[in-house]
Amino acid sequence: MSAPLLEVKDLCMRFGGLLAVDHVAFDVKPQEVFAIIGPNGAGKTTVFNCISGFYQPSSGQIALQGQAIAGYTSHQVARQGVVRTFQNVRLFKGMTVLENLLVAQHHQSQAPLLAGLFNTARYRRSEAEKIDQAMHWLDVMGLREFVNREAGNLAYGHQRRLEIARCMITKPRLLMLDEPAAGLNPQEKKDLQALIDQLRRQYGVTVLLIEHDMGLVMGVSERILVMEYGKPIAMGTPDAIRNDERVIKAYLGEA
Ligand SMILES: Nc1ncnc2c1ncn2[C@@H]1O[C@H](COP(=O)(O)OP(=O)(O)OP(=O)(O)O)[C@@H](O)[C@H]1O
Repeated sequence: MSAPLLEVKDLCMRFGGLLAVDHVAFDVKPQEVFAIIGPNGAGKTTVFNCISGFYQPSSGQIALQGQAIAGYTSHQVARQGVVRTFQNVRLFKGMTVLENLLVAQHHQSQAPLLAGLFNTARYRRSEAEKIDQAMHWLDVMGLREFVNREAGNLAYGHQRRLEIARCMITKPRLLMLDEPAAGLNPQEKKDLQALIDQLRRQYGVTVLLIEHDMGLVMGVSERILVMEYGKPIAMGTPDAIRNDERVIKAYLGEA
């Protein structure tokens, strides 16, 4: 069995009197698609915010390939190859689609600053490579025809795909998707499922997913963690989760 890419142990996050994340533990294996589900307010996004450095956890451990990252800032976490999307799409809406993908590669620049100032051959090569990468990801996402469109003018489903492209162009180890199917129509949801599969198989990325759309979760995930009121209540394969009594009760309520 391969060592986990991500390990979360005993994670707690307290907001005043509310224990929003209450001793959550799970691990994600390389190239796995792992989903966190649960009713509204269960603490799923708070777990995401702790892993991605937006919150400093109250206690617990988070490790990426054995390296402790709990307490890192969001920039430090991103530099470790952990990238995420948000429930509400966050793009540079006044920039073009291409510019959004160029900005995302900013930190990967191989050429030093002065090379840019003097427009050296090395700098031009590096810029050309970034454009090639951007075009590659626009092809994967089916967005090439919108390359010069302002990101804010794209259809909502296309904005969501551009956000995923912006993550993938940084060659992440862990891609975290927060409700990627929200606001998508049935065909777009099907396409999203195929895309997540493709990203894992073809690009070897590991995916951590929060999602309310059960069709997508059950279709794409290898394992699922269920949370309720901050606590983990079940973990297992889609089939096991579908038939778990605590999970059914959490979703349907007591009869
Ligand atoms: N910054 C914060 N300050 C205070 N309380 C917070 C904060 N962030 C989240 N909470 C609370 O923590 C609990 C868990 O919220 P969280 O957003 O993690 O749930 P969720 O499972 O992602 O819900 P949803 O599916 O609706 O997005 C909620 O009661 C929420 O109000």
